[in-house]
Amino acid sequence: MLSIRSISRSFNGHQALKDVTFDVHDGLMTGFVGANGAGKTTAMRIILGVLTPDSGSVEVDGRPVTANDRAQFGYMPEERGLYPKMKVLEQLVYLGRLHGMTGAAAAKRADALLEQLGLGDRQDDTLESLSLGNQQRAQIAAALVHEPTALVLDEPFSGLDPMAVETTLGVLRDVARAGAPVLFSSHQLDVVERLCDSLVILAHGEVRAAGTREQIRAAHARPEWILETDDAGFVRGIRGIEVLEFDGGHVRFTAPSEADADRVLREAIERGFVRSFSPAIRPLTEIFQEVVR
Ligand SMILES: Nc1ncnc2c1ncn2[C@@H]1O[C@H](COP(=O)(O)OP(=O)(O)OP(=O)(O)O)[C@@H](O)[C@H]1O
Repeated sequence: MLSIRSISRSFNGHQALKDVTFDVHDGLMTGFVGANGAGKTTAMRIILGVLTPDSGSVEVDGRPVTANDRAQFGYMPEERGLYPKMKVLEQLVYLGRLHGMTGAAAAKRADALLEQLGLGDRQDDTLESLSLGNQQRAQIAAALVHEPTALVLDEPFSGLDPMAVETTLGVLRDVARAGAPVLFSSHQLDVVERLCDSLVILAHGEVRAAGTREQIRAAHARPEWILETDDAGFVRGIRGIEVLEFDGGHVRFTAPSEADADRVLREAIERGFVRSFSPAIRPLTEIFQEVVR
């Protein structure tokens, strides 16, 4: 387990991280979300030892992280880090060897990763000759080639098409399944909602929410329903009902009790055809907006 303990860090008097504490559990994909400038990259750099904190510590399995631990981490930095003019496979093997792998082991792993990430036929092309999305896949392969004990990825899904997101997700899940903690930042909340097991929400340098998706949902839960009918406009006029989403025949609303929700259903039936009526789960995007406010 990777633990970030009470980390604070300022740049020229501006506090980028304020007493930040969270855990990245082994075997779980932890999504790290927050608006621009929230402090995600700063926290990731501190985990990797690229930046030092003003106070606080990074721990691995309850003890202070060492240079040796960090050498075994996989990191995809915001500024990326591969050589544009070097061939893809060649650089992955080079990186693997820097991490102490034999040339043969590095080549085998790199080959398998590139195949998995859909770059099997581009191994001998230079990085700069690839499309941006494919360069991104190569960067992900670079973070994984040495079979890292922990994985920290800054925006790994940005610029990837939906198919590539799925492929990359499969590869990252394999790393998590092998027991490593995986932390990835993302602005794509829909992607995070689907992909992560656990979540850390940062705003203005502070952790505003952390836990599994279910824990965060439960902490911000409220009873909601979705009604699909011919014309759902009447729901907006019912006292005590708050409409959260409305589009013609579709309405998502919150009500103080089940009895109030039943009133909505009864009125819908009286007015005409009801396609469906069911409890709804609050989207993470809404919880996010609420906690970062
Ligand atoms: N090297 C630096 N020098 C000065 N200020 C910095 C430096 N690095 C980060 N900051 C500041 O710290 C704050 C947090 O930045 P950080 O890059 O960590 O945020 P972020 O959540 O990763 O944002 P984004 O989603 O835009 O990448 C910002 O106000 C930023 O300007």
